[in-house]
Amino acid sequence: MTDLSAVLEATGLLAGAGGLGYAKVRAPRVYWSLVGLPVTWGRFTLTYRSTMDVCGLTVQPSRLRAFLTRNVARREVLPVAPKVRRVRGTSTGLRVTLRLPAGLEPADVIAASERLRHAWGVHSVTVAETKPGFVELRMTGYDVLRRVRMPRATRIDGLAVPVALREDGTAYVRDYQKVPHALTLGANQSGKSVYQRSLIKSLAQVPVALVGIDCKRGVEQSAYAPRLSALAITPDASASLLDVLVEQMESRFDLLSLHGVSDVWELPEGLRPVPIVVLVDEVAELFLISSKKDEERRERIVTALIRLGQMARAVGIYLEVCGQRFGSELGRGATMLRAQLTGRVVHRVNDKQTAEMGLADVAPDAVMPAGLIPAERPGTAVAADSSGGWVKIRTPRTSRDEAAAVCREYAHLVPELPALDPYRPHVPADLPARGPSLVKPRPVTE
Ligand SMILES: Nc1ncnc2c1ncn2[C@@H]1O[C@H](COP(=O)(O)OP(=O)(O)OP(=O)(O)O)[C@@H](O)[C@H]1O
Repeated sequence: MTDLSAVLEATGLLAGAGGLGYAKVRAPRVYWSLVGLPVTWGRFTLTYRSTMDVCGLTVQPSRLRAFLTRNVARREVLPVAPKVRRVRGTSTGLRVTLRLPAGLEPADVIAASERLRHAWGVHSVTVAETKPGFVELRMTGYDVLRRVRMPRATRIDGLAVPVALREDGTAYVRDYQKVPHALTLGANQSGKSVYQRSLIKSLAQVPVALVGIDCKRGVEQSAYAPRLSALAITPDASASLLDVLVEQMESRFDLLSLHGVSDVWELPEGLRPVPIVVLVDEVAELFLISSKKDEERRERIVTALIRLGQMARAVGIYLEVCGQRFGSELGRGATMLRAQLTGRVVHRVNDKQTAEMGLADVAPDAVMPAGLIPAERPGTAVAADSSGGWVKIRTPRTSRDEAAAVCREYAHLVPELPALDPYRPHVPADLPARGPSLVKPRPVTE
């Protein structure tokens, strides 16, 4: 009898262990919630002080504090570690808010993040400064970019739209009010189109005008026609569409000057023109020319793009440019335009120069990780902006049909913009009426 129960027990244990091993590989989220999270939380709680000590994240107490500890509390005087303000478990990891003592700064914690990762046995530790004197340690229990699932609480907030998952398990958000123009680069099959689809899927639900420029005869963007206010699929059409956008920009500046403000978001709600996002697919098609007679058109296109890049932010016109490479080999004006596109998303690239084109001027530290993105992880990219910070992201796998379905569903949000009507792509007649050409305000948050 005892033998039988021992065998059953052992079999049960083995099955349990096997199940856990299986879950760890096949369902890391479930494994993390059942096993990883309690173990890591326990290890963090038990070893916090000593870990901070060995990782060099403690400071000597002030003289007064040392005096009081020694003479009033009659305790040994120990170095001071950051105070734990909050510990929170998530489905991907553990978040810890720390209050830094005088003498420690966020850069010290960032520098120690690799040591903290080893000490607590987690997949990654990233550090974000949440407010002066406070940092959040974002630990992930497993590689969240292996199979992307956006956090459940992700939502669109005005012109801040979620596009991908960051390696710390939070959503990567494209915020047009913070970073108005962006450039997405990557080699063939690196995941640029999927990134654009994910972006369009989110943008389609926002009251903005979407303008497509896709000189590969619209093979990608024509699927989004129901939600597009304009689509150009040839360089000639792109040149005249960009001229119209520059005219729009100028008339919006007239409106700003009439009301004595410098930004559309300062206009009264009822007068604010709808934001326009211009999505340029494969930008090289606009720059490269095959004969001398195309030169004038190229000049028009490049001038219009540079003017939009330099000034259009203030009037709510934003550029989202995508290409395989974007450097001086595209000719005059390319590097000048690139300098205006301060948001950068670089997917896998074929050579170091492409990573440098995309990242060296805004976040030099991001060049190396961009060059290390493996081919078997399409959709993975390094995102950076002119703040110098960067993060590894991966887009959720999004099919063209999925993005097209969202565009059809939100076709009623295509705003009234008569100047763009000649460029409106053909859409089925049974689609609902258009949305308003003015938008509700969103307080600008810094
Ligand atoms: N996030 C992702 N997860 C899984 N697979 C992805 C992801 N992103 C892209 N892929 C896959 O990688 C392949 C290439 O993606 P995509 O078409 O977006 O690349 P691309 O850079 O636009 O290529 P090209 O320049 O050749 O058009 C596709 O088969 C796509 O399904």
